[in-house]
Amino acid sequence: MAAAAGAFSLREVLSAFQAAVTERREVLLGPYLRGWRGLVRFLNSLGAIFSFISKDAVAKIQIMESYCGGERQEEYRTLQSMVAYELASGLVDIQRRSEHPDSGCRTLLRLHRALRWLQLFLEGLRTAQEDSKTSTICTDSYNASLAAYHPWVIRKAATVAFCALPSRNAFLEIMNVGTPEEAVVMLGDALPHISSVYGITEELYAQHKLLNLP
Ligand SMILES: CCCCCCCCCCCCC/C=C/[C@@H](O)[C@H](COP(=O)(O)O)NC(=O)CCCCCCCCCCCCCCC
Repeated sequence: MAAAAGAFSLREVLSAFQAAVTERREVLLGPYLRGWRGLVRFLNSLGAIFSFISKDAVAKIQIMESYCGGERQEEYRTLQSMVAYELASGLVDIQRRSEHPDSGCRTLLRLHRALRWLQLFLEGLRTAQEDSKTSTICTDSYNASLAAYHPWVIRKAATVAFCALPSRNAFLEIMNVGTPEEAVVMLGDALPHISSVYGITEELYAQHKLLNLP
């Protein structure tokens, strides 16, 4: 059942990640960032308690969009071309943040780490029992991913915000993709593409030793 006409559709958002992977397993930054824009819009609909999260995500998406729409935009068509260009041109701070504090490589890495959280969270939602709590699923996936990169105070603020999340089935309803059963099917369709984007990025960053950029 399609989402109500004109309503915000998470289905389209998640399908952006499918469009991001080319047959040559490149990651197109245009669809990647469109996917993130849609995720942040959904996050904003969950309430102001999450605004400290969406503010940071928007700031990083905007940095990437400025590269993708800037004078060297052809270098930022794909993740692969971005990494090659920034490394070849010495535009990445490898050891500590100095002349290039907001390189595409380090900005994208932060979104990449959050994509791992999303993958775990959506998988948790998909497979959880009906009476599970979204806050528990969210906390568990956060602790298994992003938490490792955040200081104590952010981890505390995040877990407090998660308590505002509704029950698992209520959350599946506000995803506005139909009944909870239809939402579970949609998540099953979307997850392999999110995993594929994550896997390609992780492999590329590992290959170039970029997984710990400051
Ligand atoms: C559904 C509830 C949403 C839970 C979101 C879980 C992620 C929580 C992240 C909390 C960190 C927020 C503050 C950011 C701190 C930054 O220091 C930190 C590091 O960057 P820096 O090195 O430049 O400082 N930033 C980050 O790690 C990037 C965080 C980006 C998080 C984006 C999360 C978007 C979530 C979209 C939710 C959509 C749910 C879809 C469900 C079907």
